[in-house]
Amino acid sequence: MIELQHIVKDYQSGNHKVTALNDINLSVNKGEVFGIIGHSGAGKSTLIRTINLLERPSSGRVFIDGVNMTELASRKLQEERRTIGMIFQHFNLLSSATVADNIAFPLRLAKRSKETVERRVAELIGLVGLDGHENKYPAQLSGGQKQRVGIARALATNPKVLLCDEATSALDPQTTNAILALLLRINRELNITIVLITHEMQVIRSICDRVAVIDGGKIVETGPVSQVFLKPQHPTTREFVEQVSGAVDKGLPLMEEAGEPQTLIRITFIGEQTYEPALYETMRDTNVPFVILQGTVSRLKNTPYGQLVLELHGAQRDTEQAIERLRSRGLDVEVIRHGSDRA
Ligand SMILES: Nc1ncnc2c1ncn2[C@@H]1O[C@H](COP(=O)(O)OP(=O)(O)OP(=O)(O)O)[C@@H](O)[C@H]1O
Repeated sequence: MIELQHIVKDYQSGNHKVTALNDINLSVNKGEVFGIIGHSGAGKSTLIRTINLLERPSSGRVFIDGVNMTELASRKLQEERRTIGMIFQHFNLLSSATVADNIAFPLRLAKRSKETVERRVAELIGLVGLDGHENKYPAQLSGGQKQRVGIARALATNPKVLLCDEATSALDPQTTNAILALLLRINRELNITIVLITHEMQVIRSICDRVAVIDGGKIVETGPVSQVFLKPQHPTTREFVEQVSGAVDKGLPLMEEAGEPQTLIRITFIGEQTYEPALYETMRDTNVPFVILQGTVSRLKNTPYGQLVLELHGAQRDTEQAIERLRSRGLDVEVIRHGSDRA
């Protein structure tokens, strides 16, 4: 539904050129929550702002539902933009307008009747959980409440896409979770496609279906969150994954102290596998003693997963058989180190 083709964005900074986006190709499917993660200066804001053409690319094309946004004349572009809502890190509310008037703003711009505006504002206040706050001013609200106003305003004209520009970066962890839960509900109940940018892997892990990692203006990795999270390929992706899971190989120095060159494996369980006793049964049947060096059991959006780093103490033939059996049960087993490699 959103297709970015060969997007390049150059800025002129004094007398030199900064290439903020360097040949970006991305497609976002209808109904998904798509996350873009990157460090400061990677090009995230520029990228998300090219989707609704708040930032016009130097070259390349942006399609929304098959419409080439980059070719539209300004009046038509304005119309199309109403189908794309946007929320911001610092909320961007009108400080001199009440909650209700902030939410009504895009409806009045679109010249909706007074009755339509009143009905829609009341609906949106209920949807985002701001009942009783209609007549307050932004300065009287908490950060989370301000973002709820931002979300209600962005949804006022029934957009098909919601762009979230670091929407939770100014919020504490508890409020962040509440706002992420609201975004997920909006995605599911209203079937609105969400594109968000963030520098926090926690945000990606909680609500995104797919993720793209941006680094130096280029997409360096993209895929389903489970794949990118559990098998990060690019060093930047690994850094982000470590934000939430810790470095998986940190147990290794402990092994050096033990002095025994044993086989070291990482097992990844995902979905229903997480609840099966595959590890216990395999090690019992192959008679391989093991030590758990590191372990995580958590969730990616709705999918449970587990990752364990094990040291296998059996004879090499037995450990190889155990690894084979685990793989035949559908588990992902990565051999971090073969026992014999260091013997
Ligand atoms: N208006 C501008 N003029 C010149 N350079 C710019 C402009 N806007 C952004 N840049 C540069 O483009 C690059 C990408 O910036 P961008 O704001 O998109 O990154 P970001 O990933 O969103 O960073 P942050 O998380 O810090 O906001 C940076 O090098 C930035 O300095």
